[in-house]
Amino acid sequence: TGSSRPQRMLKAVQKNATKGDPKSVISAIDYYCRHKEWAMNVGDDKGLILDSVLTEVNPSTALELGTYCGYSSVRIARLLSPDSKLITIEFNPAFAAIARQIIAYAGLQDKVILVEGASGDLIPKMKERFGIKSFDFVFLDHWKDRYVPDTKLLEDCGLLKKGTVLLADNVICPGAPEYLKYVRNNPRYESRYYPSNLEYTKVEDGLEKSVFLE
Ligand SMILES: O=C(NC/C=C/[C@H]1O[C@@H](Sc2ccncc2)[C@H](O)[C@@H]1O)c1cc([N+](=O)[O-])cc(O)c1O
Ligand SMILES: [Mg+2]
Repeated sequence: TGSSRPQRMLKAVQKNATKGDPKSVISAIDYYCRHKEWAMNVGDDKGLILDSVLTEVNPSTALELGTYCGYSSVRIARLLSPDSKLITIEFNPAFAAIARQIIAYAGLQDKVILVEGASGDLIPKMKERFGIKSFDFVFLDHWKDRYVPDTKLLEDCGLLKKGTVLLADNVICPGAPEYLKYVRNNPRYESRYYPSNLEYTKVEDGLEKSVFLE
């Protein structure tokens, strides 16, 4: 049988990017997905917003829900200070295998802990397994109907602290309406919408940034 889209994305990175150079890995994926084959990476336009929020927060411990091929893992990890870590959770073993290779190609494997499994199962294990007290930054980009339950789970597991920033992808397209309702009418969060466009298209999408207040 033929290759998969993630496998073709990895090939494009190996062909067009420079080993150990995260910026070239990001550009190679963006070029491939814009001109050859669309894929559900956060992309270059929303990626600039992700970069600016990350630079502002400068997290010591970051969490990503939904690794896919590792594009946003590379975007996040490249901006982390030394000794800071990104934990990224991926459900699909085939996607995780590609992501590990793309993260390693960027030379960021020492900053990224990729955990295979479901966020709902793994979030309650974060403290015991990884010695995490709380997260400074969370990027939500997995199944859109998991945004609310996993946010509540992070709260209940005491993994959010005053000032923790949640940044959610796709709140317009494909959309996460329940999540917007949950964080926008909630006294425990200060939310702001960053308008942009769906990766590699002119369709409207954006990121919702929510600061945990309690
Ligand atoms: O569906 C989208 N994303 C779902 C992403 C899902 C990713 O997260 C895990 S699921 C999981 C991971 C961890 N824990 C539990 C489940 C999947 O294996 C995939 O790697 C999406 C769709 C579009 N679009 O235009 O259609 C655009 C986007 O930017 C998107 O993010
Ligand atoms: Mg997305």
